[in-house]
Amino acid sequence: MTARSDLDDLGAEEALALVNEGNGNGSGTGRGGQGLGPTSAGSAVPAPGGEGVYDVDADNDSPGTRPGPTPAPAPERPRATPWPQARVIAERAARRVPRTASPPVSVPLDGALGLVLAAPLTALTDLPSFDTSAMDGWAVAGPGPWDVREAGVLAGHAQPEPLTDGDAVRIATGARIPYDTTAVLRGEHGRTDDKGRLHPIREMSHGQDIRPRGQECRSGDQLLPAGTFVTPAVLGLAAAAGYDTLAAIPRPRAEVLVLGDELLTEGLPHDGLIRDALGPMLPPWLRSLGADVIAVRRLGDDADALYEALKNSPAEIVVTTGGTAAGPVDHVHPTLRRLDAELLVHGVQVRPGHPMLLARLKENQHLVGLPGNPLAAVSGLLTLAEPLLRTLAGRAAPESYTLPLKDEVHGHPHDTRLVPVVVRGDRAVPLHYNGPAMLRGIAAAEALAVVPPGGARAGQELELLDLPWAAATEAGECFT
Ligand SMILES: Nc1nc2c(c(=O)[nH]1)N[C@H]1C(S)=C(S)[C@@H](COP(=O)(O)OP(=O)(O)OC[C@H]3O[C@@H](n4cnc5c(N)ncnc54)[C@H](O)[C@@H]3O)O[C@H]1N2
Ligand code: MOO
Repeated sequence: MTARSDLDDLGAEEALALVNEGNGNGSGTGRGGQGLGPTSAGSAVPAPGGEGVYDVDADNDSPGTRPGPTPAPAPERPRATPWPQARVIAERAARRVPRTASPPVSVPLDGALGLVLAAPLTALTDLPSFDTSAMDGWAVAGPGPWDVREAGVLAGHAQPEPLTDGDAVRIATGARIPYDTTAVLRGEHGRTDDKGRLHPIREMSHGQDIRPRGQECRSGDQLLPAGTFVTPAVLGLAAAAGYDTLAAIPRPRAEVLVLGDELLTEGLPHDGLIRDALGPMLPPWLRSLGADVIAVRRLGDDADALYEALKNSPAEIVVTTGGTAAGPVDHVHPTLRRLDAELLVHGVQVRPGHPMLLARLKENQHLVGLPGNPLAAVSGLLTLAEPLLRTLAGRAAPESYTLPLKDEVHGHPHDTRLVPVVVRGDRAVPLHYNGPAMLRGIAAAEALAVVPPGGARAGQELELLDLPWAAATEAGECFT
């Protein structure tokens, strides 16, 4: 049996895309030119760097109907945005949302995992808050041998009696140190003679195994800056430092609208109907990116239902799936025009996923339109939803990193490709089954490799985008 090549897995859609490219339909949205056109507010401004807007008039107002002696040339539609720039535009869109739109919230510790601190974590107490024993053994005063007192000292008890020189008292790890203790002798380092006197069997130093009050921090010290991602360890530190609640940046609310009459929510595909793969996949993925997913709604191919859903959504980010292209039931663009939305990204020079889009619905509300092909939807999720959500949630951008490719990867002539890979040793191994409609590759993957136009040869260093399940800090949060 012949091994399948990466190229084999491009599939018919990709091949078609390459043909379209040759027909001057390179962006797949059929849009060329630099994106000049009226904004939603109606002023004619250039759309820098592909931050294009709807050409509302261009669609409705043919040159022949314009007054004047010479017909104006047909206005050009916005060009698909280069992949790196699309990510920058999405991040910038989130930065433009006024901070007052989502003020910090006070969250009980058990609800704060995965959020970002809105204020520095300042110690509310000294840590430790009293001199404490680091070991089970004896608190001793002065050089041995020592007379051992009868009553011991346990953790959680009130201040014990002070010691006098030559005295020792049994003490537990975490118990308060009696005044005038000079050291703690570990249980395994002491021996009691037949007169009941305690002897050290090891050399010991002054202050040994005593944790002095304030060793880790003093009340008022800054333990962590604002902007810190709340991990399980941060929760532990916050509790130790006296916190019951944390001031955090709220998770942006996300609503998922799954479009398509052909989608089934259970059972086997039949009669041209297929299973909805995105309804189950997107909510946990969006959560891992920082969102609070408030609803997943299946709207079919109903333009009015989409219009109403977008008009009334309380979410800060609405994610639609499917309907981004120009087919008869592709309602996303017409509905955005109906809503007078501002289109920030209209197609991206990336495969799969080039019809993806980003629009501003309101000052504090964006729409990410994911293409219906499932791997294309993943591409849109990581290209547009990730920077948008990450920035709204106050999270830092992940450090970008590169690895050499194990095998050559075929490229698109002009567009970036995102290709599922696993990391084996210090190499990224491209996976097969990476066609736009396939999830088989990504389901086995650890990252997506960013393949530049023209492809990449074996050994070439490529940027990798980690998938959420590859990042240990997020995995616990993401999939619980
Ligand atoms: N004439 C052209 N047609 C298409 C182009 C093009 O450039 N010119 N681009 C193709 C590409 S590439 C993509 S991607 C899709 C994007 O289309 P839509 O976003 O409008 O998506 P749909 O048409 O609704 O669906 C596409 C495909 O995906 C399946 N699908 C949709 N939703 C789901 C879901 N939730 N779970 C599983 N599968 C889903 C749907 O049944 C279709 O097979 O447009 C191409 N066409
Ligand atoms: O190439 Mo499409 O965007 O199927 O993914």
